[in-house]
Amino acid sequence: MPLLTVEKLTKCLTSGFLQRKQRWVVREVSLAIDKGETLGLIGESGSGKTTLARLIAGLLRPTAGRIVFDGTSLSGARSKQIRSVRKSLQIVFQNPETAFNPKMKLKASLAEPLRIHENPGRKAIGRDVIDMARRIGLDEELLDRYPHQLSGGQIQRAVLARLLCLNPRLIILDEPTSMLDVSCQAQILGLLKEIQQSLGIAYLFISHDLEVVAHMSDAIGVLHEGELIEYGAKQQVLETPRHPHTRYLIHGERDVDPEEANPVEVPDRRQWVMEQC
Ligand SMILES: Nc1ncnc2c1ncn2[C@@H]1O[C@H](COP(=O)(O)OP(=O)(O)OP(=O)(O)O)[C@@H](O)[C@H]1O
Repeated sequence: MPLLTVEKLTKCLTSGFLQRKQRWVVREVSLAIDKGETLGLIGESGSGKTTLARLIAGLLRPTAGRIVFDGTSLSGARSKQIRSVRKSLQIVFQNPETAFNPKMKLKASLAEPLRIHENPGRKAIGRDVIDMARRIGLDEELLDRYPHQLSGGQIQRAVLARLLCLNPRLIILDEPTSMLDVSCQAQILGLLKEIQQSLGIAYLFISHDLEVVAHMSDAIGVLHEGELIEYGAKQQVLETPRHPHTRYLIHGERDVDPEEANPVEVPDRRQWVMEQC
């Protein structure tokens, strides 16, 4: 069974007072992510990537659809069981500095989720935070600083350290390196790969940068106007894309044949997994 299964997830926004207008921001998206695997999600600005990420992370309520994580359906009432399962599903946004309280030193901020979820003693929290920070390349002396006293790369490492203290099984990474310079970006991507190899964490890696997604992912999904128009193994999507919009993202050519432009049937992911075997 996949670690995460998303079935026909939909978010419809309504606007206007006298004339109500409905707009699908995410429409019937279905996907699955296995343990320790990375699914890369690519799409142009406004295609619905962040909305989909927020729906899966439980920060937005879907209009329709189902999310099953680690065997538990996350739809419906916010029971104690759902809260505990959600702890294993974390999200990182593209503006890491907004993740921390500017008035709190880093050590206190890093310890906050542990204090809320695990409630161990003060000393144990301090040790866990320092160990995790070291493990991902943050010097202990940096933990006594405020967020504005750190570089973008150091802050993003701190964000990861804070999440990893909670032992997540899936991390949604929404453009995690888009605010960083090229060398810092390479370091963080390398770190993410190392973390995945040693801890077996799965990623939903969201970016508008095809090269980065290709580097990070095992499978790729393409979001276009809220719909998942392409979905499959990395090699298949990059080498033999089925949808003209994917070809446009890869080759930069608008070679859309009106016949072809009709939405394609997205293959069942499990089907290609079986084809690979
Ligand atoms: N709360 C909201 N109210 C109205 N429209 C919204 C809301 N949230 C998102 N949208 C719209 O939904 C669409 C998808 O937005 P979303 O942020 O998910 O796209 P994205 O692919 O992540 O874009 P980007 O790459 O620029 O971050 C956009 O057209 C956006 O304007």
